[in-house]
Amino acid sequence: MSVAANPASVYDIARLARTMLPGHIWDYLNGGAGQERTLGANRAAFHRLSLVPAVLTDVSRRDLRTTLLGAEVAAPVAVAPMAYHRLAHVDAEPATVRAAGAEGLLCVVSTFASHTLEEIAAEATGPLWFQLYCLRDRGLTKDLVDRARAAGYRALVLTADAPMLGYRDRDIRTGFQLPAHVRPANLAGTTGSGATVAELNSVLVDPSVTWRDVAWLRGLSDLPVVVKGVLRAADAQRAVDHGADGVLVSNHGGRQVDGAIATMRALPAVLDAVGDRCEVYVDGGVRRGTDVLRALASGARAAFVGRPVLWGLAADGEAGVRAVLRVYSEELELTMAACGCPDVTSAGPELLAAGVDD
Ligand SMILES: Cc1cc2nc3c(=O)[nH]c(=O)nc-3n(C[C@H](O)[C@H](O)[C@H](O)COP(=O)(O)O)c2cc1C
Ligand SMILES: O=C(O)C(=O)c1ccccc1
Repeated sequence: MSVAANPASVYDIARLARTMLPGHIWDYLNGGAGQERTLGANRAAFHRLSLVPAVLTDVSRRDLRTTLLGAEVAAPVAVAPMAYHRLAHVDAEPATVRAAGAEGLLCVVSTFASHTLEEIAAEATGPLWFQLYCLRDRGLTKDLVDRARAAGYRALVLTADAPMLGYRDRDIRTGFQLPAHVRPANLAGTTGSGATVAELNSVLVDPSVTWRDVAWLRGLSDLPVVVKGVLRAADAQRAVDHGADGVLVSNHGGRQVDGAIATMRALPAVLDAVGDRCEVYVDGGVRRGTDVLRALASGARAAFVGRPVLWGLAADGEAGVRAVLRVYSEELELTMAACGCPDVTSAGPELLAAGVDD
């Protein structure tokens, strides 16, 4: 199976992915909390931002490169952390990381990866960050940090918006459980089998985490810390006050709080609150190169992509993820050219008008 048959958009790849996966796995990967209002709101918020191109600016050279906490990347698009890539494809995280590296893009690896962080790092040719859930067992949490540092990960991404997994209608209906061959490899020996994903999570993840733990984490190593899942200006401020080097504006892809604000709507207040004291990124519903440009024009340093990466993986393993990532970069480049932006710093608020033309 090859998706090299000219996918125009990530939705072409999604269609193929859907045919490859059992319904309950498709639902787990793609579902959101409750009636999936926030899942839809993330997309709608992009649609509500019209682009206002500048003309006659010389776009004969186009440079999509940027840096993310000092790491050089080919484009301001990155792979968001997602648990259990093996649910999508047997090649799992190693394939995803190879694809991101081949495209020169940053990839964030989940605490709940289905391969060990060391196995995954061995495949990397691009920068990696490690997503951390603060575990009930702080010794184990510290071990993960030490392992991530030793394996060459360049930052820690503390997920703050999932003290417990959200209320997900689809998973309740299907009674979704992990297949026996899919396990959190980094946490080997700590979990029983047969539990639902949410139960498995709650055995391990500490719901009592507070801002004090951010400072604790910052002090555990010399790795920069990104706080993921921030939606309020005051929380972004607190993140910086507790030593964070970056904030990822996220509602967990609409999987945690149904009715939570769309990320692109939350982004401006977060940017106002932190100014240039830390890097600010956004995720949730980034489906096109045009969305990446909207995120940049709004002031985000990069846009992170979740589900479409798993669509690519399910459709065709490493080649499928590469196809997905290429679609973003290619559409971004052509849209930047047509909007008069030769590089990522030339996208600013003048490029945006609120409202939708329909
Ligand atoms: C199947 C799946 C698993 C996820 N697992 C994690 C995780 O382990 N850690 C985490 O911080 N976020 C996790 N997320 C959230 C993503 O990092 C990201 O915030 C979200 O998917 C972005 O939205 P998008 O899927 O609309 O692009 C997961 C998302 C999905 C879809
Ligand atoms: O499903 C998720 O959204 C998620 O974040 C997660 C995290 C750890 C284990 C399983 C799922």
